[in-house]
Amino acid sequence: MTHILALDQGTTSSRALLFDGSLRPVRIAQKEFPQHFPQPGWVEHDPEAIWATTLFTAREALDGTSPGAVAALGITNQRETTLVWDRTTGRPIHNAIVWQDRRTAPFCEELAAEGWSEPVADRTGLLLDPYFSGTKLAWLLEHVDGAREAAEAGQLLFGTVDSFLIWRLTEGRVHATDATNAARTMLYDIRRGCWDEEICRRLGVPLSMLPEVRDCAGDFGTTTMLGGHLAICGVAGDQQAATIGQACFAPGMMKSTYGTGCFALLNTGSDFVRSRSRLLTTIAYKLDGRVTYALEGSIFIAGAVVQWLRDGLHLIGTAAESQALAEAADPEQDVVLVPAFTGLGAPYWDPDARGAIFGLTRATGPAEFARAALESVAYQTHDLWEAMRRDWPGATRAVLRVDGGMTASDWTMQRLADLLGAPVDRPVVRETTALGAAWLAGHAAGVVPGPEEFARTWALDRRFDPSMGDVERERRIALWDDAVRRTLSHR
Ligand SMILES: Nc1ncnc2c1ncn2[C@@H]1O[C@H](COP(=O)(O)OP(=O)(O)O)[C@@H](O)[C@H]1O
Ligand SMILES: O=P(O)(O)OC[C@H](O)CO
Repeated sequence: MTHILALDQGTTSSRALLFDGSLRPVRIAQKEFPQHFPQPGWVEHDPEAIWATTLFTAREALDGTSPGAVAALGITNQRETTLVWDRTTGRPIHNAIVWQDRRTAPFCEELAAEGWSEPVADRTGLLLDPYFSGTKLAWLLEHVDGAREAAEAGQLLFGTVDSFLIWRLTEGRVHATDATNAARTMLYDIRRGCWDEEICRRLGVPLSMLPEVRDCAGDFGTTTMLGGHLAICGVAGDQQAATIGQACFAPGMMKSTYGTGCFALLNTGSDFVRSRSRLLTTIAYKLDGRVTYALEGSIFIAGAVVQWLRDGLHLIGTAAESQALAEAADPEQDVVLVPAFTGLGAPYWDPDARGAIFGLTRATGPAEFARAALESVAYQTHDLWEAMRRDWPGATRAVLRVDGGMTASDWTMQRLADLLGAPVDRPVVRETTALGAAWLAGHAAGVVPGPEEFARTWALDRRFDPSMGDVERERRIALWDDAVRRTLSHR
């Protein structure tokens, strides 16, 4: 009983990782699935593709391991993505509406005009933005034939991806979520720890369709679909799971994950910090009935800018080539890219902004584009870093722990340290999201060390120390600030 299976259901792929008793990854399986864009700004997933790839990768990762050797199952997932299914058949009534989907922007404006911004921020910690589940769920109830009546009759269930997977894995026995996923719905009061009846009423969401909210390490039922009886006992949204996987258990510790987007979370302990800088307040984790809060900065384009260099501009053949190209850039040229391809997230929250590039001359070529693309990720992180330090005096630990695919780029990590003026630490284990889910499941099952001991096992791969002078850093940040100002739609 020494292994732990973690399922990481992400935006573009499902992954499954098998960890040994010392929380070392021993086997990994990954499968991409299609993205659907039915209209500009809309993004959907086929729930059956989410389910099929999850099951496939779980079975692959377990291949050859006897069911008796797996002590626990943890689930971590793309957050906010919204599903509704029939409680009898288990069939979804529509495709999942993905977190990136902007279709409910007009509804959010309507809610803001009615004065909902303040109660939403005060109770849920979130901003009125289409990013979160609540307005997506309201859209489904409004637009799918017969959905409202069926929901009111108690026939339909809502869930984020974790709930849907738990429902399917337990064959309809458990309808539950964890506190971190609930915190992203815009329907959950993260101070009182309950669904907010008033917000649900305004959005037309019957309480009967909402999952039960449980601690991140606890009982989420048992599955027999992977061989034997496997206890599902760890659940967290992917960014919160990465916070745990990075062992950011102490207030003041911060991690930043660089995948398609970038999500930075700062542990603020038992403090619900109301951001004055348009960051989000969220639940980092709930363990043994106790909530730990976080401030979060969400950037929609990080590694995606490298994909754009590769697939949009065809300047590189692989993501890894971006570094050599950036290194060849002319140091005399100040080319700045603001990658507002789908608007700007924190701290600007401007859904109408679109990408822009500044400082082009006749001498500008692919190398300067590549450098500007990689640098844009560091500049955006700098915005979040400054906002966090403004918002919460406890943000004094001047080290950032990083993970995600883009952290493979040493050049980008060095530039990040330079622009933050602070060290950036990259761990040996970069599968921190799955590791966090595995730790939660192992914690509930009592087979892994407690938080302090687990934190001591965090191992540094490389520290990037800042090497840029203050004058040069400030000069560059002023260029970025000016570029953002000129890119925003409401100048
Ligand atoms: N060597 C590299 N340099 C820069 N970016 C990279 C490199 N390797 C991967 N990436 C970027 O990292 C992202 C993939 O990271 P990953 O953590 O797997 O993301 P996700 O979970 O969002 O799919 C891609 O957007 C890719 O462009
Ligand atoms: O699936 P990822 O890694 O792109 O993460 C998505 C986030 O959870 C969205 O909030």
